Order: sequence, then C-alpha cells, then structure tokens
Amino acid sequence: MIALKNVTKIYGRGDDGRAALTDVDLDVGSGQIFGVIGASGAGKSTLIRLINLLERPTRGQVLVEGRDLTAMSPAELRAARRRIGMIFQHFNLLSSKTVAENIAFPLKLAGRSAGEIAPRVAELLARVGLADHARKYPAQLSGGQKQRVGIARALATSPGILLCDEATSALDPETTASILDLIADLNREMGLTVVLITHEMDVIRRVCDRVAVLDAGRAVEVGDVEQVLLHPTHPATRRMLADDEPISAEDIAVAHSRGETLLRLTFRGASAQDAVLGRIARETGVDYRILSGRAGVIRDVRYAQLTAALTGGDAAKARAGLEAAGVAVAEVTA
Ligand SMILES: Nc1ncnc2c1ncn2[C@@H]1O[C@H](COP(=O)(O)OP(=O)(O)OP(=O)(O)O)[C@@H](O)[C@H]1O
Repeated sequence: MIALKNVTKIYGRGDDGRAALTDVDLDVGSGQIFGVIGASGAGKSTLIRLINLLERPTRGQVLVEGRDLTAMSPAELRAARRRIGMIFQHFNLLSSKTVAENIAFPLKLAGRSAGEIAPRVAELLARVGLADHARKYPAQLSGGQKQRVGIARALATSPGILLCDEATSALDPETTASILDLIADLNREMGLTVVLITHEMDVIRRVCDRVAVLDAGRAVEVGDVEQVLLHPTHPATRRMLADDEPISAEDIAVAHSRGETLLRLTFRGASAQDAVLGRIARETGVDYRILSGRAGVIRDVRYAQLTAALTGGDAAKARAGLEAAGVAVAEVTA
C-alpha cells in the first residue's frame, strides 16, 4: 500500500547538509495501523511528511498504491494526495470557519457541489460524534473535539490512507484513548490504512499492528507490534521501553553471584490467564523472586512480562514446564 524504498532525506546542501533519514525501507500493508516511534529528532515528522510528499526525498522512492509519488506531475500528485488524509498534533483547523465549514473545505477544493457537500458533512459529523457541534467555531471545542473535526476533515474525500502526525500528543490520557479508539474503529470499518508517528509507547501498544523504531534517522527495528515490544532486539527499542522495565546491571550481577538463574518470562494470551508460575514452582521445587515486571494489553491481548531469579529445585525442568505452558522463556545474561 505504502512503500519507502531506500529513502534518504538531507536538509540543507553540501557541507551544511544533515541527514534526517538514512536508507529507510518500510512497507505498510493495506488496512494496517502502522506506528513509527522514536525519540525527539529521530526523523518521525520527516518520515510521515514524505508519504504525501510534503517533503521530497533526497534519494529513494515513495510508492503509494504502487505508484511512485516522486515521479508524478503536479496534477497527478494533487489527485494522489486526495487519497491520503492527514491529522496533526495541533489540529490545524481554520479558526474563522465553523466545524461544518472546516470539514466541507477539502470537498470544496475537490470541486464537489453544495448539494453533495451538505449530506457528506452531516454524515462525517455524526460518525465522529459531533452532530450537535456543526455551527461552533474551533475555539469553542475541547482538544479531543478539535481532533475529531480534524479526523472528519481528513476523511471527507474518502481517502484510503490516514496519516497521524503526533495526533494525540496534545491530549490528556483519557482523550488520547478515545481518539485512538475512534481511529481503530475507522480502520476496521473502512479498511483504512493508518500510519501514525508518536513518541509514546502506549499509543503503539493500544492500536498498532506493526511498528518501526526510528533512531537517528534509521529504521532500526520493524515488525509485528507484540514481537517488537515484548522481544526488542535493538538498544534504541530497549531504551524506549526502559521506563517499563527498570532492571539494572547490578541486579543481574547480584543474581548471578547468588547462583540464581535469571529468566525473562513472557506470558501472553492463554498463558497470561493461567496460574502457571506457582504450579511449576511446586512441581519442580524451584523457588523464585521477581526483579521486575509489567503487565497490560497489547492490541486487546493480555500479557505479562517478568524477570524472575530462580533458585533451588530443578531449574531445567522448571524452564521446560514453563515453555510447555506457552510461556516464552529467555535467559538474561547481560
Ligand atoms: N525543515 C528542516 N530544515 C532543516 N532541518 C530539519 C528540518 N526539519 C527537520 N530537520 C532536522 O531533521 C532531524 C529530524 O527531525 P524530525 O522533525 O523529522 O524529527 P522528529 O523525530 O519528528 O522529532 P520531534 O519528535 O522532536 O518532532 C532533526 O535533526 C531536525 O532538526
């Protein structure tokens, strides 16, 4: 649906040039919610703006629905952009226009008649839960309501793709959750392909199917969201998850000096619903202490992840028993 092929973006020229993105390859499948996460300055905004060619790549190709945007004429590009909606951190609404006029704006630009526009605007207002707010101005709305207007406006011309540029970063956690749920519902209902950028892991956890981790302009880890969040391989991903999992080198050294076996245990789906750990401890005579842990939900699937130090009993049998119960087991060595 969307493919970035070997994309490099350099701002400035010659000796002053700075690469914001280097050799990025990404594939976003049709109907996916694809998240891009990275620290400040990693290149997230640049990346999302490449997808509708608000920024041009210095090298490489941007393919949308199989067509290379970088090779299009201005008229072709205008038409292609109507298939790509975008929402923004600060909403970017027209303050002198009402909610209904904001949503009507892209339809007017696309040359639709007043007779077509009115019912479409009413339909969009109803879908985003703002049917009673058509005549209000943006200044009269809450942040969450403004973003709902942004979403309705972005979807007015029925695009197949929605780009979300830090769309929930200005919102409180509860409003963030309601906007993400709306985006996930629209994705399911319409088969909308969504690309979102964020610096918040919770956003990725709640709605994304796949995720790319950007670090200093490079896509250092890309994959299924559960795989990347529960089994990160790149130090940048681990850093971004570190707040959740504060296990230190000292913890590891102490466990090893005591002769404990240090295991990272990942329970998900069925294995997160059963009382596995106590049963295995009783069966194998192993005792354990917990060094760190977190639990929650990734895209509606419950998970728990613990780092446990095992002592006594039959550790190998305990490990085999955990694996047989569907627990992912990895030894922590460094
Ligand atoms: N128009 C520009 N001209 C020059 N340099 C730019 C421009 N836009 C971004 N950059 C630089 O490119 C790098 C990546 O910026 P970008 O805004 O894409 O990162 P980001 O991950 O979105 O960061 P943030 O989360 O802080 O918005 C940064 O070093 C930034 O200073």
